[in-house]
Amino acid sequence: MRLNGEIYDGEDGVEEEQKHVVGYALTLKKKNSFLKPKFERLARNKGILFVAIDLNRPLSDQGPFDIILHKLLGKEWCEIIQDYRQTHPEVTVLDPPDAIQHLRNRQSMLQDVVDLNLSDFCGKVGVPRQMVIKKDPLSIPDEVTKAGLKLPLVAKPLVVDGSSKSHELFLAYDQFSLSELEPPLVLQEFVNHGGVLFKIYVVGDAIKVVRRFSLPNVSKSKLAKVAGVFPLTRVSSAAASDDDADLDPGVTELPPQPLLERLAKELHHRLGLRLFNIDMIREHGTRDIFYVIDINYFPGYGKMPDYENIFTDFLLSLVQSKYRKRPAN
Ligand SMILES: Nc1ncnc2c1ncn2[C@@H]1O[C@H](COP(=O)(O)OP(=O)(O)OP(=O)(O)O)[C@@H](O)[C@H]1O
Ligand SMILES: O=P(O)(O)O[C@H]1[C@H](O)[C@H](O)[C@H](OP(=O)(O)O)[C@@H](OP(=O)(O)O)[C@@H]1O
Ligand SMILES: [Mg+2]
Ligand SMILES: [Mg+2]
Repeated sequence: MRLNGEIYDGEDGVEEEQKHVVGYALTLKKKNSFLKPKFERLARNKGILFVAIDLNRPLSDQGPFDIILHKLLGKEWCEIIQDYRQTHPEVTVLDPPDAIQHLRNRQSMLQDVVDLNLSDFCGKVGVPRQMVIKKDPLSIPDEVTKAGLKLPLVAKPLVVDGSSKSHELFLAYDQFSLSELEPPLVLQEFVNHGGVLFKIYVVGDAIKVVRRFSLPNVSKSKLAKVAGVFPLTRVSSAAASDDDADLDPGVTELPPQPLLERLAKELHHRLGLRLFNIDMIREHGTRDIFYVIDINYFPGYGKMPDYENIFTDFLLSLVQSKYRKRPAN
């Protein structure tokens, strides 16, 4: 057992099954949604113990850990975990803080998708046209016209910091009303997609895609009639899938598997992250034109079907590959 940094021999001298220790630093909300009893039990049966990191004590005094899982805000935590990675290269830290930081900004998070070319994989994946408004809300109407963005627009807080405010989005039917909103913002073209969204969960090399309800199409006649900015309900964060709904199969058909696999693999490498999900929509009326609209670090895995097994296998694969790399004494 590696709990106290040493191998423990049972009473009869036979070495006990090795335990792998996963330290976690998560908000209480995240801990509750992720570390559910069924998952902890399954992991324990496979030799994985989850141990809460005490934020009031030096990290180096804790453990030893095989793996660290973390999703916390603040510069101080970033520095702690960055230092720890330098001084404890034997510990797998999921994931590097600078790579996570890349997803905390709605402009930089989509940059790697812009650079991809997946046209050989049964579809096209892009990002909606978007612009950043840094400061002056009064300049928005002019800037939108100059950039040639098409209405309606989704206004999203530029920074995603886990707060509920960073998930407060608005749909704008005209550019003038956008001046009511508080920058810094990303203004993103709304893409009609038939009200269904695909969430692609990535856990290392494993991927799982689910359908979620999303926002309905905005017709040209509605756009001509309506003005103003309207808060968006978080319709697609509900775990319920649309499997039972009577929807157009052209809308609900999952994106082609080769495309999903390639997209996940590319982003995994380009972002340098192993734990994230991708929100993707299909442009309404097309079969194979997709847009990535959001990427989340360490998302709500508790809502991913079979996450207990997928996550346990992933953690085991990490420790096993580490032991394989270690030179024999
Ligand atoms: N460009 C767009 N076109 C059409 N619908 C969009 C667009 N952007 C966002 N949406 C809708 O708004 C929802 C929320 O947007 P987004 O995923 O960017 O916000 P979020 O707060 O980061 O969500 P999450 O809870 O997934 O982190 C999406 O799930 C989708 O239903
Ligand atoms: O539907 P998903 O899994 O994408 O929704 C996530 C959301 O995108 C964020 O990742 C939330 O995490 P925080 O950023 O820590 O708020 C998740 O919250 P959780 O408490 O359920 O893990 C959402 O589920
Ligand atoms: Mg989203
Ligand atoms: Mg998000």
